[in-house]
Amino acid sequence: MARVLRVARSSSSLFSFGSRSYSAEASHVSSPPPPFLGARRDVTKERNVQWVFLGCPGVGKGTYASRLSSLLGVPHIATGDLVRDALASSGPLSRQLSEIVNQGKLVSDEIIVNLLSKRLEAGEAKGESGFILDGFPRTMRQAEILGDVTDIDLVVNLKLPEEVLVDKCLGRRTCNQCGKGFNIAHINLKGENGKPGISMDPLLPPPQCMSKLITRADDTEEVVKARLRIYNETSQPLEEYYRIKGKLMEFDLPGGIPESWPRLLEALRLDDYEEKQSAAA
Ligand SMILES: Nc1ncnc2c1ncn2[C@@H]1O[C@H](COP(=O)(O)OP(=O)(O)O)[C@@H](O)[C@H]1O
Repeated sequence: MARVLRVARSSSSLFSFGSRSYSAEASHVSSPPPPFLGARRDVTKERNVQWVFLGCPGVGKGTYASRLSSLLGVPHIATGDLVRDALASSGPLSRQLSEIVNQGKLVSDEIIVNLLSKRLEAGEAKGESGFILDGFPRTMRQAEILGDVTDIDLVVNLKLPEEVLVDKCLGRRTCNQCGKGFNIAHINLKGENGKPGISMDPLLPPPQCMSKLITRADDTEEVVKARLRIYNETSQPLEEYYRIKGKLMEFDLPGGIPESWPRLLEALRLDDYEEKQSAAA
């Protein structure tokens, strides 16, 4: 698959991929709806999946994308991680990014496409195929660029009530040694006005990680609220874009991982995936 995205160096308002180039202005969606492919493909027979995870900050995109990536043997590529890696490096890009990220704003399409392109190139060189993208695309422009370079099979839109998202973000912790993510928030939202309640137990770290937990610099209440606002303004239109293309699978998380994971596998028709894999081997 030709899927390396490039940003033309000659003009900051042009992206290019191979011989194609794009202006930085968004164009209207006009493609007719293709047949829904998604998880209804028999993943044991076809090429590796190329999926996208959408959803508000804190919804759990990283958690479920990472579990599916292990199950399906495809890389989980989170553009937020690419941004954090770039932030951790020294140099002018890091300084530029820290101001944007610490205000909860989106990095420019140009920078993010560049970071993703390098990550895909490095993966291709190592023989990776397929992917689960988490945090990309986040703007219409990014979606169009992605659509021009490759076929996305399925877009999973994870949803949780808005009221729990801030608490979920504020409860996030990462072990700075093993890199695993945890969440110390106890979520217990009562159902009202016909909406079901939701409760989620904390995902606590094992004793060896306890003293090594770190909180993301952009997971403060003020910055999380800014990210949620920006998501609603900038990223929500993507749901409609993929819905029109017949690729969107909406998934309301019923609770924490123990309740949600089996239901998600069922929705993706992957509940018997491991059995199918061993039968096909
Ligand atoms: N596709 C993208 N486009 C623009 N900025 C991005 C993108 N992905 C990540 N970022 C930047 O990295 C930050 C962290 O991203 P992420 O870890 O995905 O956080 P979130 O919890 O908001 O989903 C974002 O707030 C944004 O500044």
